[in-house]
Amino acid sequence: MAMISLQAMRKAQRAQGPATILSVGTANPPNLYEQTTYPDYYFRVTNSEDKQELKSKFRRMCEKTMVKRRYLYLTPEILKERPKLCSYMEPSFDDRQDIVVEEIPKLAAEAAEKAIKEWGGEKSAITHLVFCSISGIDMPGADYRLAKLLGLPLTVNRLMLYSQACHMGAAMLRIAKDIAENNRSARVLVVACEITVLSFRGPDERDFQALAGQAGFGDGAAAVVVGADPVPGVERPLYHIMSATQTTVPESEKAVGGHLREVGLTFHSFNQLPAIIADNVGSSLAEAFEPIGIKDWNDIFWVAHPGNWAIMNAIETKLGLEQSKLATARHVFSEFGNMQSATVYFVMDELRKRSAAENRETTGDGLRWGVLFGFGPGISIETVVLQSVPL
Ligand SMILES: CC(C)(COP(=O)(O)OP(=O)(O)OC[C@H]1O[C@@H](n2cnc3c(N)ncnc32)[C@H](O)[C@@H]1OP(=O)(O)O)[C@@H](O)C(=O)NCCC(=O)NCCSC(=O)CC(=O)O
Repeated sequence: MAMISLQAMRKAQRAQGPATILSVGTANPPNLYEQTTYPDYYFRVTNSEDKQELKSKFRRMCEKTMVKRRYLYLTPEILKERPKLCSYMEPSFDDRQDIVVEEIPKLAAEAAEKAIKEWGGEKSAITHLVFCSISGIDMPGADYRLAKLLGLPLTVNRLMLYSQACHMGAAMLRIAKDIAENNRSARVLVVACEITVLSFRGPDERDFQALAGQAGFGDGAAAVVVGADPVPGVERPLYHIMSATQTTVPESEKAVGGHLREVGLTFHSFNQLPAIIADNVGSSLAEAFEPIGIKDWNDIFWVAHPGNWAIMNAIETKLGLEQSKLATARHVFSEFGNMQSATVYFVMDELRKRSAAENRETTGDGLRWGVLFGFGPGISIETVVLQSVPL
């Protein structure tokens, strides 16, 4: 009997071309909160009207974020039913968990349905599901619930990533690239969903970090479909994923992070966070673009996770970027706030829509090569090199 060689078998199992992003979908909860009126709302619903001085400080912080509006799952009605969420530090984990276990898969499904629709394939052709959320730890997990809500085949290969943060949008592209390129015909549904129900809490004058979180984070979900060797005329590529790497900045684990406790999720970040990130992105860029021969970071398009305004200012200054480079990231941040892992896909969605609306030659603002950056606890820096496609 003729035996197929190991090499031929491996070749047959693998894709030929690079992993490619084939669609993007986004979703937000229906409740829109304007940043100008948010301090009044926040101090009212948390029964903190007696803290007028702190409210004035929170107003200044809200202005400083440069966020204009955010979508948030929580409403006064929900908070009335679950008053522990409005306290500063009451044990409230069960109340929070009741919400996120149900709601994370639902919002994720909304974004995923949009991504699947744009992709145009059958749900039965989705071979892998990679899903990340800070919230919703449960067994079976949010990935199982999402697969059920979407009606994905029971053979779908699921991977659930809980309790990570902002860098995961980029990190999941790294994971999806490995899956798509190593499994011929794989179609990977990648989903990020973040709602701030674990970290919402009332104000306390001694806790600036908690207050800063209330000012800057927003709720949103996003999904992309990734696959190699797109079917010509049927699947329409948006970006090719040419490389993807993670690096961890040494001795920086305290710079940004969180702790999941009985009181929900607490967040902290150093004031030096912008400088630490800005000091470290240059070497990641140099390494990633060395094989391509690009050294000027204004020659590429940018899809950056907009952690906060100061982080973007610091990166822009350090690398001498033209203001247009982070304009899309700033736009998304100002319209939605920091939606953690989902944010970078919103930036990608905005960039490809803008490129089309402005009649650019490519999905990358007219440029061929670009970077997608994720930053998160670690400090973890995810550097994804994208190649745009002609429009
Ligand atoms: C709230 C902020 C706008 C504050 O910005 P700045 O610190 O640049 O502004 P600023 O220096 O003018 O300060 C505004 C007010 O806050 C006070 N203030 C600033 N830092 C403080 C600190 N460490 N402790 C106590 N008070 C502080 C100032 O005194 C001032 O008060 P006064 O007005 O009384 O003088 C910002 O921190 C922000 O956008 N936070 C959003 C949440 C966040 O940090 N996200 C990080 C995401 S990291 C990420 O994306 C990765 C990840 O999450 O993994």
